[in-house]
Amino acid sequence: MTLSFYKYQGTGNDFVLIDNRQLKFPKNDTKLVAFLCDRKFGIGGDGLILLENDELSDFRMVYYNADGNEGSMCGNGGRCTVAFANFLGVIEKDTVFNAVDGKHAATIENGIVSLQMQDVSEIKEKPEYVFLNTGSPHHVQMVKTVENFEVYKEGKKLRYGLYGQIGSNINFVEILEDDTFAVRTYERGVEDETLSCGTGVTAVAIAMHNAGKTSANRIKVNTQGGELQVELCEKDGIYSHIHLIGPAKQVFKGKIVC
Ligand SMILES: N[C@@H](CCC[C@H](N)C(=O)O)C(=O)O
Repeated sequence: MTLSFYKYQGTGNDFVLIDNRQLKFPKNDTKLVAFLCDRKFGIGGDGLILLENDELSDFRMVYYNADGNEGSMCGNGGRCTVAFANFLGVIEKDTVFNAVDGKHAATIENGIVSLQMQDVSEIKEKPEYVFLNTGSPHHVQMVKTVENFEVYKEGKKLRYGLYGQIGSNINFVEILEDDTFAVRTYERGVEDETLSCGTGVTAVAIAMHNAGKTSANRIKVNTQGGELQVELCEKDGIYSHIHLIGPAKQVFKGKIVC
């Protein structure tokens, strides 16, 4: 079989994107997805995304982690899928699309995608960390400096030790300024550090706001792959109107024999 694909990245979180509007892709073939995401034997990517038709919105995004299993919501993947839908002519500037955690509104302008995330009301504050779900589960832990922190070693330990087989994504955060944070993330399903994680960045912004580390409503988060911004509103402990904002780019396209 020969498959046509596109490669996208959003602040260095990279994805194989496939136009599956004809429903030709074998969606239960975990090994095939893992092969396509493999950086040595396949195309390479932190995940794979199918763009499909949807009866209730402009399109549907189906997201797989690099291990080949369908994942929970992917923020950077969502932003890349909006750019892909725009490239394919499925949408213009504004859209509403469906994903695993429900509908998302988004806009794209000059390569910058603003993606609305689901409201967040459950935030577990522990002495050492914060746990919350922004479409995907996230552990947020403060560290003095992220630069020399052993993200892979410590992230892997927590991902399995604290959260078991189901796991969680693990974020290590440093405060840079009143409204600016730096984060490095160990991603479940990739089982490694990625250069950026959109739902992780969203979780960091909410966790920092909820813990009183910032009172800003537009928060900058520096990832290893570039800056993302999160807009949010808080009322009675409920976070709404959450937007994840940043670039999403097509890198190359091709065909692969598999
Ligand atoms: N890179 C993603 C997060 C993807 C979800 C995650 N790996 C999981 O299934 O837990 C993002 O940008 O949000």
